[in-house]
Amino acid sequence: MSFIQLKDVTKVYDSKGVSFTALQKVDLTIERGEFVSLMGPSGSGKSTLLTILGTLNPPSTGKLMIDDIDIYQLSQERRADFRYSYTGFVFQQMHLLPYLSAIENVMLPLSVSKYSGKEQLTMAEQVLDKVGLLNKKHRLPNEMSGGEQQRVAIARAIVNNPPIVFADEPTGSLDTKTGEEILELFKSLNKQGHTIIMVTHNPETVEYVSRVVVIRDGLIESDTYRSKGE
Ligand SMILES: Nc1ncnc2c1ncn2[C@@H]1O[C@H](COP(=O)(O)OP(=O)(O)OP(=O)(O)O)[C@@H](O)[C@H]1O
Repeated sequence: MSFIQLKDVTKVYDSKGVSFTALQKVDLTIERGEFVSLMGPSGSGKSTLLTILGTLNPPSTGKLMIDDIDIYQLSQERRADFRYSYTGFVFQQMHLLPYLSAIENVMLPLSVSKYSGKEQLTMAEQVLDKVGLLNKKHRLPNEMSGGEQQRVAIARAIVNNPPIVFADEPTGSLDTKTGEEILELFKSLNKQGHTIIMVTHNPETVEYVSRVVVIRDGLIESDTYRSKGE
């Protein structure tokens, strides 16, 4: 059984009485350890696909299986529990809380966890170290560069050690060099075992990933594997 299986998924949005088919009968299988980029023109359905895979957006028809669990058959509460333990999210706008320090931002997802305050602090320090920012753990977001803020957001996404990390345009608001550093960081997280699924317009991403899925008009136009470490 594959790790992630999207089967025959269609998504129709209804807006003011007008319906629009954003995904049409999409099948996609992703194994543990893959680093997949979802690419394609604006409006092609990439974010829709990402949010469906990310357990956030129920498809109109079809299903998503992760680790043999039929995700959209779960109650909302159990789906939220699943999301908490299996997934981390990184966005173009980092969504850091401006009045919390880097380490406080990273600790946020742990506030509902079973871990003691001391354990939460240790876990947050470990991931901040992983992203190279332990020495800036007390900085506020506006005291850090865009790339550093994205590193904090990545640390927050992985603090719970989720098997899957979803990213939506994580280099979109960064300059080229900083974007490359962030892609390197994702690559090293992938090597450490996280499956990564990333929506991007950034053509450079192709050099870092193991697979490129191109979406056009709600359909998978191409699906190309690259040899790892290329
Ligand atoms: N909530 C919604 N209601 C109505 N239509 C929507 C909704 N969300 C997305 N759409 C439409 O579905 C299509 C696919 O949108 P989606 O955001 O998945 O595309 P995308 O490939 O991620 O685009 P971009 O690269 O511009 O972010 C678009 O035509 C969009 O307008």
